[in-house]
Amino acid sequence: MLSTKGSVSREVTRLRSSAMASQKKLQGLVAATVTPLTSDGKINLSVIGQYVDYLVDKQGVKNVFVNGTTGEGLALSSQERKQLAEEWVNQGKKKLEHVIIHVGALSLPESKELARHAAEIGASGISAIAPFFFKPTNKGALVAFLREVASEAPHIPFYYYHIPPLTGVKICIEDLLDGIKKQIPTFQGVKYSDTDLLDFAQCMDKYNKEQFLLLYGVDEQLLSALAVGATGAVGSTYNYLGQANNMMFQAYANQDFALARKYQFCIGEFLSFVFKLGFGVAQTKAIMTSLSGIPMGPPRLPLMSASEEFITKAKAKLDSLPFLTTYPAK
Ligand SMILES: CC(=O)N[C@@H]([C@@H](O)[C@H](O)[C@H](O)CO)[C@@H](O)CC(=O)C(=O)O
Repeated sequence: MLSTKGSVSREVTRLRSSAMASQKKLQGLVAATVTPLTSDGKINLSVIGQYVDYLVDKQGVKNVFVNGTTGEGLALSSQERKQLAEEWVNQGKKKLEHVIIHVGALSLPESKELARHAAEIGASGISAIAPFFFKPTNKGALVAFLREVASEAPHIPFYYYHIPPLTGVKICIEDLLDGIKKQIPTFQGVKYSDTDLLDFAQCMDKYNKEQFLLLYGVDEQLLSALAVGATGAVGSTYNYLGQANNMMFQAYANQDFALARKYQFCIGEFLSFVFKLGFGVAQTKAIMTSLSGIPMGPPRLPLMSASEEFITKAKAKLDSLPFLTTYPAK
């Protein structure tokens, strides 16, 4: 009896692991989605279907990262995060390839609950930032936290979300990856939102055998990350500059480095312009509303809406760079 039970559960584990292995490999662009809000500040689930179609049909982006920084995940309640996760998974069925849910939170029980929920609803993967009020001060503490979170979703990939400019947690990823699979069996990679390309390159080189996925998260430097071997990227600008970034990926793959640089420089010109005006989640939402026609609404306090002046100037700048928004016919 016991051995039958044991072999059934081994079989279930084997099937689940092979389901994980057979999932299409995550590569290319992943849009860090914004969270649509109504004008009175409630989450607006009614436009997620339209949002999925816009990403797939107009931007050529088939992967999303939900409830992250751009999605104001840490400003949402757990209930809102779960509703958004469910809507993205449901609307993304048969259209999106990967729906990764960010489940990081300041409290471990909350993060575990969100991880469990994401697994139950059929998310393709989960990711978590380091808690940033009481911070882990060393690798052991960080891994212990992440292990507890990841173990709530034992059959889907886990990505550590490294974003030291916002969390203040600066544990070196080259060190973090050493032996991580033994501690977190579902560990798949890192969403790397930092400019430290030395650390990033060391990870690519040193852990080549493990085939970790290092998804780069600083859009204005993506080409540099491709040069050291990145095969995927998560970012806010892929919501509306997906096509241009896909072209850059393609040019790089074709070894047309002059064209790849042209895309990166042009993207850089736009971003450098908006950075000077003041750029963040609120401005990303405003740009998305203006370009996609989908009402993304205001950000949640304490973030403040982008000014009309910002929207006008950003739009005019994009219009002056048609290379970014017009594409050769397929
Ligand atoms: C700090 C920040 O928001 N970084 C963005 C970038 O995409 C960023 O908006 C872009 O590189 C422009 O600076 C992403 O790394 C964040 C992200 O992927 C997320 O929303 O989870």
